[in-house]
Amino acid sequence: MTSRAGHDRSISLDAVAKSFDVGGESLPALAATTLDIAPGEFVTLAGPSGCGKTTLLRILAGFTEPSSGSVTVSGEAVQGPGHERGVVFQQPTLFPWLSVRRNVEVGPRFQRVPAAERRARTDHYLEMVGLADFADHRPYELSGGMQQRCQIARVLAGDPDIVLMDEPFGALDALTRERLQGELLQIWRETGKTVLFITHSVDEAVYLGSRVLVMSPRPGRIVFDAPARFGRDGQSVPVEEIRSLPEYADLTADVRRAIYADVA
Ligand SMILES: Nc1ncnc2c1ncn2[C@@H]1O[C@H](COP(=O)(O)OP(=O)(O)OP(=O)(O)O)[C@@H](O)[C@H]1O
Repeated sequence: MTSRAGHDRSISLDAVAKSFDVGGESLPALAATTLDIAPGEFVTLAGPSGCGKTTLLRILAGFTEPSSGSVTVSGEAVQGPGHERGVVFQQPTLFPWLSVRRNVEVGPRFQRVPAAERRARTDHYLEMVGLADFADHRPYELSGGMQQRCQIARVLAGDPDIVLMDEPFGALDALTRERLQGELLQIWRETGKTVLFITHSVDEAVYLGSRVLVMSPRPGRIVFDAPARFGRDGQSVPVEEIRSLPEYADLTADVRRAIYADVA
């Protein structure tokens, strides 16, 4: 499946800062942050709890307005949410009155994708997340992990140019998580989507990202930014051997140091 051709998939933050008013006090959640993400990058973002990762993602998604600075996505200033940006939240967000299939079909229906293609696309993603047998169930009949997989299928079926994912695999069992990591990487390779992926797992950040960012708290800021291109760029490293590469271990150690520097 290909993403809509000709769309600019870049993300640009220029001195973007965010403070929240809490009890009459202005608390800085995100310090002035400047960041450029090129079209087709798979950026993973790690950092301790409360360092501002979700705030950054919500600003890009158009759900939170920055206190200052400017945000450009797909070449346009962000004014609010947009269909070219698909957002996977930490908690599953599904329409409770729709079946699993109808939930996944929401994007293609909105885009007026012809029925046959819509069905094929929906079947593909239901299969991918292991919910083909639950297509006619309602969300309340699913476990939390299954609801999360349904949310992931729904966002990917909308074929957004930019995918913003907030700890999407955090609630999944290890096997499902590994399988979906592989599927996501494959979709990314095939479509050239731009991905921003928040995770608490250092291994997941290094394994998935073509670029790894680490944030530190009080106030939230990016303290580490490095490329991670194992088995990519024409290197013929089998997937199962990527984690054994010395460079993989080195980057993992660097990311861990960046995260724990502040905690220590
Ligand atoms: N709506 C809000 N009102 C007040 N404070 C907020 C709000 N949203 C976030 N914050 C504060 O901003 C800071 C950053 O929160 P954020 O959710 O972005 O962190 P995070 O890195 O995503 O954390 P986690 O990994 O636990 O999800 C925290 O101190 C949080 O309490």
